[in-house]
Amino acid sequence: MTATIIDGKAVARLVRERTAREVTELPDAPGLATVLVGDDPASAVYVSSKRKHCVQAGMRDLHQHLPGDISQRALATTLEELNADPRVTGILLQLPLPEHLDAPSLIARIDPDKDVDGLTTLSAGRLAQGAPGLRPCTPSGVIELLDAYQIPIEGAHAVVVGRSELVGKPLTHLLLRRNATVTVCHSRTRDLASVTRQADILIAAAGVPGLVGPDAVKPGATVIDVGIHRTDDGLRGDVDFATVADVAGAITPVPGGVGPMTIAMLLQNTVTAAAARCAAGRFASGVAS
Ligand SMILES: Nc1nc(=O)c2c([nH]1)NC[C@@H]1CN(c3ccc(C(=O)N[C@@H](CCC(=O)O)C(=O)O)cc3)C=[N+]21
Repeated sequence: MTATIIDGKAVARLVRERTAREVTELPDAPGLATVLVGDDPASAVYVSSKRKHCVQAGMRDLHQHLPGDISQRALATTLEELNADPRVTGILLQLPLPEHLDAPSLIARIDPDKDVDGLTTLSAGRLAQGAPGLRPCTPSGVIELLDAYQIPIEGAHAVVVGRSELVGKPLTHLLLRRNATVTVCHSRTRDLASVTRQADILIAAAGVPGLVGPDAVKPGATVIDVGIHRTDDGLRGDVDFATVADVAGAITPVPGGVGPMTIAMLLQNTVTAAAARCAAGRFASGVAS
């Protein structure tokens, strides 16, 4: 293996330490409201990890665990209450939701200034137009990783495989802002490998286990694996790590790559949201208008 292993756990730790320092500079502790609906085991694990790191960073854990059969209306009401609660600076509605609920219309209820997942339409529009706002956590974690390893983005050809609202699209905008030349591939792309082989920075975010093999990678390229799949052999990504690591110049592992960054950036967003509230004169104590 020749590639540098990009250590997401280590970079995430640095981001969390930075975030914890920023918390101490605020007049009041930010509060993160994680909203978990039902008892999906994977979601429960992710949410408990978010809550643990939230407390470790000196923020308030304002978790809400709601029954899996909650109505659309009741969940919407809960979100409105969190919007109105001055202690809550960030709201994270854990996805996926149970099937009877309509996720997009619920996400639309979240106050964009508390949208620490960066998933509301306003946050997406702000990102697309380069206006200040909260950015989705996984894409900003990818940028943070590239920066931590001093991988040049400006002028590089970045190929994003996947066009999801959660990762592919926002990451495309973040890379464009940093002056990359960006190509977006998806399930209808013809001869995917011929496109991905042009990438200086290859981002695999298609949700297909092992999609990217060694033939799809230019020697020396940086490969970022956003995929996460639970298999009988443990966690796997969209990249066939064992073979691609012989071709790539740098590569993220799964686990220990992008995953830990997602949580670190959530905490960072919660501080960013709190600082913006503070600058707007709306302190968590609710005394200022
Ligand atoms: N509203 C919402 N926002 C999210 O950001 C969100 C979500 N819903 N639903 C689920 C996905 C998934 N996600 C991950 C977070 C951390 C790891 C992570 O820490 N992964 C570890 C391994 C942890 C494990 O063992 O599963 C790693 O890759 O090293 C992975 C995936 C956030 N998501």
